[in-house]
Amino acid sequence: MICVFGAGSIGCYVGGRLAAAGAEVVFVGRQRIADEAATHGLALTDLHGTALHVDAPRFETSPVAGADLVLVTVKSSGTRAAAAALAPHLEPGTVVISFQNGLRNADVLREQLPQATVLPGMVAFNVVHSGPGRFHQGTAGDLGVQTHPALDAFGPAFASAGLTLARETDLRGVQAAKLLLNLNNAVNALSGLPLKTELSQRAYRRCLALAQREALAAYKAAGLRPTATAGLDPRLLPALLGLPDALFTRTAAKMLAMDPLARSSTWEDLEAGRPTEVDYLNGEIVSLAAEHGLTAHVNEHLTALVHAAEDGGRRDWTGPELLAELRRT
Ligand SMILES: NC(=O)C1=CN([C@@H]2O[C@H](COP(=O)(O)OP(=O)(O)OC[C@H]3O[C@@H](n4cnc5c(N)ncnc54)[C@H](OP(=O)(O)O)[C@@H]3O)[C@@H](O)[C@H]2O)C=CC1
Ligand SMILES: CC(C)(CO)C(=O)C(=O)O
Repeated sequence: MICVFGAGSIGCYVGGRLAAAGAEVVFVGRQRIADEAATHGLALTDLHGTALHVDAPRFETSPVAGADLVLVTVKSSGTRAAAAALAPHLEPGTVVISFQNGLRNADVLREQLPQATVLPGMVAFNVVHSGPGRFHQGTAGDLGVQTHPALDAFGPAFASAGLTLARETDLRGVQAAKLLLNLNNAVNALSGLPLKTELSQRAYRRCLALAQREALAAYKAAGLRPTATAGLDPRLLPALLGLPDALFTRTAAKMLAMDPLARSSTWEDLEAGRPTEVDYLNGEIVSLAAEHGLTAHVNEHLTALVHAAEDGGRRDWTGPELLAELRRT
């Protein structure tokens, strides 16, 4: 049995696809999502035109025993509580994959779940909770996981669900590369725009490039090497983002190959009035930089602006306004 712990956008979508392909899946989540699933089932769509429905997903509000594989899909602030809730229910050797953004979630899980085989994972695509029981994948991409022999048993379930589970030898490097992209979550949420519209504007991309430069300096100091994505050395990203719009659109077509309505998970949090994950994204760069005697003022400022937005502050920054604000830091 596969347990999805934290049935929200990623959990319902990934778990839903596995269930639609015949896997036994138990979703653990909040009552409000359980109610949606009970009334509407799960409707899963993607940018390629896939449309699937899970009529009667098994939903629980606390974990049950008997899972062979657990997918942890809570936001980073919920990882400790997730581990505490799971601990009494996991048999020795249960495989736990953290499908979360940020750099440290698997470490937190491992510390609290010594009986389990905890593996860091990465979700490259975006999913939005687009209506009651509806989850839409708006950007392309795969799932990644730190390779381990225990994964052999689960490969077929992911393959049948049409989900590529890429087994990586250096998932930490993959996570570091993903975090460079997630630094855009704050910019996207502060812009109030769909990802494609936001990333099509040079001023917003320059904001992201400033944040990435600080991250790359912190990674270098920490000896963390972000993995190349789509053949691109991540160290070249800031320069690429700074290109004029017409040139960027041609050179980085892959970055813009997404559903025009796709949004970041940070935008989704603000929209739903929830606290965001910014402390684990831009805030992670601030901490990592500080650990190595560096500063990361742009990421610090983005973190503060997102916190202000959580409290009702601005979410309609134009690109030039945000860039000027960040350059003042
Ligand atoms: N959404 C996306 O497009 C992407 C997200 N990610 C990452 O994936 C992870 C999950 O994100 P996402 O799916 O967007 O998050 P969501 O907030 O949509 O889903 C998490 C769900 O888990 C619930 N939850 C939290 N703690 C518990 C608990 N103890 N028991 C039961 N339910 C709980 C949350 O409820 P509540 O809100 O009430 O706490 C929420 O409904 C994050 O790390 C994110 O950064 C990665 C790639 C893309
Ligand atoms: C897929 C991506 C990068 C989209 O912004 C994401 O990880 C998120 O929204 O958290």
